[in-house]
Amino acid sequence: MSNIIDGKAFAEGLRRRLATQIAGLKEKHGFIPGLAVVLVGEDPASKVYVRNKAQQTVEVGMASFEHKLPATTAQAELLALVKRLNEDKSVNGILVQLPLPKQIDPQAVLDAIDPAKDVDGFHVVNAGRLATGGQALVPCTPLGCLMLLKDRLGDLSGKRAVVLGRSNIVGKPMAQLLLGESCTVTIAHSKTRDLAGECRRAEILVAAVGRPEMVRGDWVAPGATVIDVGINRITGPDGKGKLVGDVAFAEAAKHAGAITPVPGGVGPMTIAVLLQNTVTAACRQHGIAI
Ligand SMILES: Nc1nc(=O)c2c([nH]1)NC[C@@H]1CN(c3ccc(C(=O)N[C@@H](CCC(=O)O)C(=O)O)cc3)C=[N+]21
Ligand SMILES: [Mg+2]
Repeated sequence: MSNIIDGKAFAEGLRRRLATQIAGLKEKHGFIPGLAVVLVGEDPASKVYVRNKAQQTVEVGMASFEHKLPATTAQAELLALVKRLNEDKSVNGILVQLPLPKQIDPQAVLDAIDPAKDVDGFHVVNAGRLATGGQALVPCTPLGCLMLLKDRLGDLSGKRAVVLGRSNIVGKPMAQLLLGESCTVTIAHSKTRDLAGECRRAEILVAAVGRPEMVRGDWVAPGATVIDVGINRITGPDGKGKLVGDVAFAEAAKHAGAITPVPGGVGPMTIAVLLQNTVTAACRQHGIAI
């Protein structure tokens, strides 16, 4: 087995399984899950992600509802749209693309989404359920990372895991998931003393700091499993734009037992898990056990 973890291939497999499940829902229960994605403004990167999400949603057989609002949209208008989507029975999942324009308080918007439709898992109710072992919708990126880890390593019980980054979107839920698998979890961040030393102790290292290639080869213990959540657009030595992670891949790959590339690692998993969360949300809303 190569030491490169192919997230793109894993995501494709997951989408195939979802497509089968969705066909079954349609046949047996007479509905297809629906995902609404809301994009406010013109951020070029966000537009690409939203287009990919909509395309993959349709490919697995679900309904996609895209809402594009101008960058000048008032918070009250966005909240009114969220309310309509909360009440719409054909919408099982709602995602409001982040970041939002400055006039809008993101937390106010996330808190307005019905927790049962919060397929990003960003609502405080879902964060609380994840932290207390309840039936949460779990944030897509960390859940995708966990799937890759379990696929590669099997049982994670007792392993020393270091999560680099403490965001509500990745770092904190990732730590909760690893704790749920009985790992010994350290959350390291910009104020951590001897960051390299902490990382070197990790059997599982998840990097989610948003700093291009910050994790160097000698931060990685021999044989460690490295999950790179970073997606940083930088200008390469040739003057062209390229995508790099939070890990210096070529260096780290020499030490790691297994490592995710960027692109083709965690990114594709994020979208596949979003689709899975939408199926999960739809089944719960219809009282169907999955
Ligand atoms: N409410 C909300 N939920 C999100 O989940 C969310 C968001 N807002 N805002 C933006 C970020 C970013 N994000 C990505 C999803 C897929 C790839 C992805 O598929 N990346 C590919 C290629 C990307 C490329 O080539 O540009 C890869 O890594 O291989 C990347 C980034 C979801 N986000
Ligand atoms: Mg972080």
